[in-house]
Amino acid sequence: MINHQQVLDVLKTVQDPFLHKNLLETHALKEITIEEGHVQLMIALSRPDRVKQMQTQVEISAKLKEQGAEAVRIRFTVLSKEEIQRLGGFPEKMPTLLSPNAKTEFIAVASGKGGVGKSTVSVNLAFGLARQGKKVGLLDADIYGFSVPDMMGIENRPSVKNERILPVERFGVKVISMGFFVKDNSPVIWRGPMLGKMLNNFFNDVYWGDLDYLVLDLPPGTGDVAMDIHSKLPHSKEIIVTTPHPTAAFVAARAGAMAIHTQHEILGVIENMAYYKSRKTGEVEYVFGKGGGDKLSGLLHTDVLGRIPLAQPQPQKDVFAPGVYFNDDPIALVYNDIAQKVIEKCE
Ligand SMILES: Nc1ncnc2c1ncn2[C@@H]1O[C@H](COP(=O)(O)OP(=O)(O)OP(=O)(O)O)[C@@H](O)[C@H]1O
Repeated sequence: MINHQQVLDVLKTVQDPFLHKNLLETHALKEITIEEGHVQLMIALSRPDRVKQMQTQVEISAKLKEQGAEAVRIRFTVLSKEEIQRLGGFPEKMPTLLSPNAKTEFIAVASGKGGVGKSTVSVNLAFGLARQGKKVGLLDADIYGFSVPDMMGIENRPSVKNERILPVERFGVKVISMGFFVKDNSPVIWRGPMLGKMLNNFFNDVYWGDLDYLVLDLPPGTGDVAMDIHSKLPHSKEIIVTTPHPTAAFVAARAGAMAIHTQHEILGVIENMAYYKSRKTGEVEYVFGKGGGDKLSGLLHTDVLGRIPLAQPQPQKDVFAPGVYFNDDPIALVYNDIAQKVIEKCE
């Protein structure tokens, strides 16, 4: 048969939904009677919220029944202002990236089509910024083609604290990807309102902490999904990635037009796979043509922030992150230079 102490032990495991303290700490138990397994309680929560009362009732009842209670009846009341004050008041809401005083700069990375290296650029730009001493987050908003976790060799998943999602931290960069929330690499079919809701969750429910920059890897192209995401992003600055072939610039210019249409300032252009430099002879070859970056920057009236050569990242001894150019890689220097330009332009 259940006793008084068991009830107290259960209340210790149930939280006041607004104070984030357990019901024993908040002195929530105002009345208690136990008669032959029938438990009657009066519980005071910090706010008279019907939904939270119901959720609390269900949780307490289930736990008490597990302890042997035959029937549970709970009435609710509200803690007084003085009681709440004595408990330190309501905790301040954790700030979100969209809070009015948040100082995080959003840098969205876009491309006219897939496969030009947009995700590679997003990942390595994030590291470039982090190497300049900035606090950086990376949001893989390439909803349908998320590849950031694989590129960074991330195997763990975000954790949850105080009902907020904590991003996965990898080499000092905080990462959230759609890939963390789908099972077995299954395709994502969210559109329109669902997509907007999910993006909002990424901004509001993820505890990013105090970030200087959030780099966003956008879906490629200028179709519906890319447009949806563009229009749902808050004030952000955009970087457009292109390959060096002059015709590629026309395709990429459409992504630029979309940025302008959604009132996002264009920070500049990155020409990826710009040339191949032989590690043996130092000879340079323009494998994919020449001039795409200049053409695109001319069309969009902006600058070329950098030209990244064609080369796979050098594999590291102790870490697996196949898409990351680490410090000892000459391409990391190119990204450092781009990161510095981005910082200058933002400041
Ligand atoms: N400078 C580079 N040198 C060599 N390989 C590169 C370079 N940039 C990207 N790649 C490779 O090209 C492939 C496509 O890159 P990535 O996934 O970054 O492109 P993407 O534009 O994001 O594509 P999608 O939008 O379709 O996901 C990857 O295998 C990547 O490793």
